[in-house]
Amino acid sequence: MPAPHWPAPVAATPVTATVPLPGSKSVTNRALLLAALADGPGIVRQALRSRDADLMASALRSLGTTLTPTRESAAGVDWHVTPGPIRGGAHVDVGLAGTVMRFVPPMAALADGPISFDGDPHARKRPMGPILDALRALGARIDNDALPFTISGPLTGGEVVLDASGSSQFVSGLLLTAARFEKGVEIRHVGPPVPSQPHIEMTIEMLRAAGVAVDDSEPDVWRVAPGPIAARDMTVEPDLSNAAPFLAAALVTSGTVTIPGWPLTTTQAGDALRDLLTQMGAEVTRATPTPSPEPTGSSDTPTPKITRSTDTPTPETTPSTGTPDPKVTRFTDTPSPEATRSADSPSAIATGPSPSSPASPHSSAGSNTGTTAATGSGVTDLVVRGTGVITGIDADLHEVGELTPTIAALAALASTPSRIRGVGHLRGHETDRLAALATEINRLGGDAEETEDGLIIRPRPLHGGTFHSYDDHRMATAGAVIGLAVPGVEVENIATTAKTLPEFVQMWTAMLDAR
Ligand SMILES: O=C(O)C1=C[C@@H](OP(=O)(O)O)[C@@H](O)[C@H](O)C1
Ligand SMILES: C=C(OP(=O)(O)O)C(=O)O
Repeated sequence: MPAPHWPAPVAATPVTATVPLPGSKSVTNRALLLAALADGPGIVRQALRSRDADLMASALRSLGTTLTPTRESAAGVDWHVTPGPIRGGAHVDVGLAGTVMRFVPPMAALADGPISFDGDPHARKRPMGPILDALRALGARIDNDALPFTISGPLTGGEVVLDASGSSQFVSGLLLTAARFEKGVEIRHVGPPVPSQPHIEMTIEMLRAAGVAVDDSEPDVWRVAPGPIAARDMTVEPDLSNAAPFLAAALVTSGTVTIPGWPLTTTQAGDALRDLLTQMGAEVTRATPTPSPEPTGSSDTPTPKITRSTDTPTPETTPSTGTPDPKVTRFTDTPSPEATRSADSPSAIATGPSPSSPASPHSSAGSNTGTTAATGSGVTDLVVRGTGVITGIDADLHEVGELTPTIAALAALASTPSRIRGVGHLRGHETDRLAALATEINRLGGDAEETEDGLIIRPRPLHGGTFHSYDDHRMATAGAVIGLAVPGVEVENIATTAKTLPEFVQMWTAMLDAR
């Protein structure tokens, strides 16, 4: 029997909350894969526990990697990862995870036997052709052009041309394993612009941090030299894209939401929220983190503790409109227990304390001191304050497409029209997000229109009703955002938020209760 729909809570008063967020899905799944391909045992600290991250961990285990959880806390799990020979004969369930379906097949092509892949019903509809063709061109044999498929090596690597306009993950997937290909790789993109460049930058940054030589000096061409991938001890940043609905709540309720542990520099797409929410009427500031109590029961409570924001530190910067943050010297790397390595380049992942000292969770301001102690003030609190008005936006979200559902939800509540452009590729995400957003906003009485590459959303009073999630975590949280202001919104399948944030409902409720 399907679970009953979730009555999205209406915010009776402005929210005032500090919301610590678990680790980034994108960083976690790259870190786990790179650790599995590395030249020795490594550690991935404060990794996300969620459906997508668990699917990645299971996939790597089935290919011969040993993953041992050591510390599980509010901030995530610390995985000790020991690479093994890549084993054939396994089956990989990708669920609906783009990072698993696009990142694991290149590694599987190095196995000593065939590996089969399948996933959720909708996963079979997500685009796979370009990366599977590329793997064929590099030497692999694959029996289909979409899920389900079976892949067999050997794969030697070399030069390949592909059209990655459908997903940046085609490029990231090839790059992540490429150093282990006998000939490395040269990827040349030909076609309309590749979306989500920050995610490709995240891939490159993490590869370089692991000592891999990546040449991205020519636009749309990426070269990776063959060589070892260094084992590391790394700490995952909080998921800034998952900050989106919580920060949106500040705008919708004229409240204040603080996210601790916001990196000063990052390749995460969610960092664009600072500018996007400012454009929509918020005041966005960074603030020096102040110590707050450690979360209670953190040894077995997966929910980071949400606190009221009265202890919010004094903002020390001007609103983030337009002015880029000063670049800061970033993290020096901590060698993994059994690997030596050189100094790090700026990384998407903050380097954690040495393996012998426990990592502090980034689930409280206290955690930031733990991270900054090792890295030199790499994070601040991000404070978003709603000003009582939500302004419509005209934005090209090509680079940060995964923020679209939250921005569309805000646009549906805005006082002026919005246009979202550059996100045609969202039709290949967890669902056709453009169709889904237009349908669900209109079902609540709104005025949303699909365009070829985005949405036009005009102000119109909304009413209650069912908001369908289409098994899409970000659709579900978009329904929650609208529900803050519109009585009677019921989100179908809120449990789908487990894809990247299993504690969403508890966190949302705690945010609204924190006063
Ligand atoms: O590499 C990644 O971790 C991701 C890349 C992006 O995919 P697309 O380029 O397919 O949009 C993004 O939307 C997705 O949520 C995560
Ligand atoms: C597009 C997304 O996920 P995936 O990694 O499955 O592509 C997303 O999280 O918005």
